[in-house]
Parts: sequence; C-alpha cells; structure tokens
Amino acid sequence: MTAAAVGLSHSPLIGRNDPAPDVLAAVEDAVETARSFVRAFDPDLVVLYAPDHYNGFFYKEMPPFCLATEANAVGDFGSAAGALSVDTDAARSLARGVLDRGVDLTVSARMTVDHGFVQPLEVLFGGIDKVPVVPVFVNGVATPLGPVSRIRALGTAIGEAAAVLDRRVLFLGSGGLSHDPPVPVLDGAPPRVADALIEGHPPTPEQRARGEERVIQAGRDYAAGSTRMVPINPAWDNLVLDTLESGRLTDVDAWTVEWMGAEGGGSAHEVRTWIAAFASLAATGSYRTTSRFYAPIPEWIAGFAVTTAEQEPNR
Ligand SMILES: O=C(O)CCc1cccc(O)c1O
Ligand SMILES: [Fe+2]
Repeated sequence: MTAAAVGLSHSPLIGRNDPAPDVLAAVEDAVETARSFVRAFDPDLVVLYAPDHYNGFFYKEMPPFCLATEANAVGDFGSAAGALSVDTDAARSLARGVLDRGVDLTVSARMTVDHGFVQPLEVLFGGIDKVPVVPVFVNGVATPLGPVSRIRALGTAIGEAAAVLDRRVLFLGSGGLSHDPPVPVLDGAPPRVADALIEGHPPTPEQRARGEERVIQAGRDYAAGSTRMVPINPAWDNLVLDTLESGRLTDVDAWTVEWMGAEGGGSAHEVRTWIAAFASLAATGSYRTTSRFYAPIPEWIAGFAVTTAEQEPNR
C-alpha cells in the first residue's frame, strides 16, 4: 500500500465570521496546497479521524473512539447532510485488524456525524460522497478522556491494518488545535442540558439555530477579546505540529489531559484526531512533512493548521 496524511483544522464559523482578508487568503493558499497534495496522491481510501460535538455521540454510551461501517451526516452549521460514501468492506477489514491487534474498538453500523467529519471532505474533495471513506470517531470533548497513548495505539493499529490492504490510503485528521468553543459540559450542567447530553434528543430546528447562533456570537466575542474562553495558544499549537513533524510520536504519551486542556482549551483534545492520523502513517514506515501552515484565528475559534505528510522515499 501507499499512504499519506493530512491534518486539517475545522470550524463551522468559516464563511460566517471571517478574519481579515490577508489571513483568509493565507488559509486559502494552504488549503489549496493540501488539495493539490491530495489530488497528486489520488487516494482510493480515506481513513477520516474526526470528533463529534454532541450530534452523534452522547453520554448514554460514550466510546473513546468508534469506527463506522456506514455513516450519515446531520447537516449542522450548513454542512452537507446525508450519507457518506463509506467503504463498508474496508471498514470491516480495518475493524477486524484493529481488534486482532488488541485495541478494543467500538464499531458503529450507522454512525451519525457532524461538521467535524463533513468539513474536511467538503474542503478537500468537494463533497461527502466523492471518495471511499472509513470514518473513525475520536472523542475530543466528552470527559473523562483516556490517555493519549491509547489514541496513538488506535492510530498505529489502524495503520498496520491498512498496510495489508492493496490501497492508496490517506489518513486525515480533523480538528484542533488550541481552541475553547462553547461546547456544553456534563459536569455541573442543569438537568435539562444534562438530559440532552446523555440522551441525544435531536434538536428542533429552532434549538439548533439557537445553538449555532451562540457559537457564532462566541466567535465574535473571542475575536473582540471579550471572553473568558481559554485563548488560542500558538506556542502550544506549534509544539504539537513540531512533534508530529519530527515523527517522535511517542512524545505524546507523556501529554496529560489536564495539561492539554490548560494549554489549549476545552477542545484542544481534538488534536487526538491528528495524533491518530500521524500514528497511522508512521505505522506504514517513516514519513516527512511536505507542507505546514498555522495561524491563530479567533474569529473561527481555531488555532488553525493544515499539514500534509508523505511516506519517505526509498524505504
Ligand atoms: O458544534 C459545536 O458546538 C462547536 C463548533 C466549533 C466551533 C469552533 C471550532 C470548532 O472546532 C468547533 O467544532
Ligand atoms: Fe470541533
């Protein structure tokens, strides 16, 4: 097989609360570089690691990670709704391979996903049904979160399982880096909020619109500096990117949940998707980063990064 990896931040505020034109142009440049990279690599399978924001996974059962053999997008924040083009056979084969390697994977035969999965597919492929995909949910918001070493183990096991497929596999991580959007928290939540987080009642259109407006307003406040949210942390974000670029992925085993949250805010744990993607690529051999972009973008509530990596030649 051949393999590559892309890490891409997401934000539902893109196009809704945009930064200055020069920042926007730099992002568009970096994204175009990633698109060219993906076009040249021409993957015939995408393993997509992404988080959820209480649209598909709830506290009634909250797995640390979960692989889908079928998936439907809810269409939050104007993202595409409907079925993802899941490669069910590849998904089943990867699931078996991961379980065989001793990682206790949860499998969903019909996963519900949100903008975390949809946005990278739209941005890089122009839609949610353009390329065979294996969606892998990685919990990055719902505490308690387990050790990052287990996410690296998941990524490694999926990379090893993918390596026996005769495919061109792109490992794609969606989310991060440091950011602290107003995602609800179960601990201390009022009973109605707690019930929603546990049961996952689908919101009415009015409730969804109110929630989305709250996030958009938070982006405006974050950019204006008038907020108690944890600020974007470029130093920490670059430490994360340096670690992924260096290939010293075992470093992440020492990263504690508390440290990550303190440095990068409540949603910094979305970088777990990047760690999984790069661990998968690393499991297929040594790799090198071919592009790397970073900008703190408070308007989007995102330490925003795009990275592409390929297998080292002459392996
Ligand atoms: O849907 C939500 O509740 C949170 C939305 C959200 C906002 C900013 C950055 C993100 O990465 C993100 O996911
Ligand atoms: Fe997110």
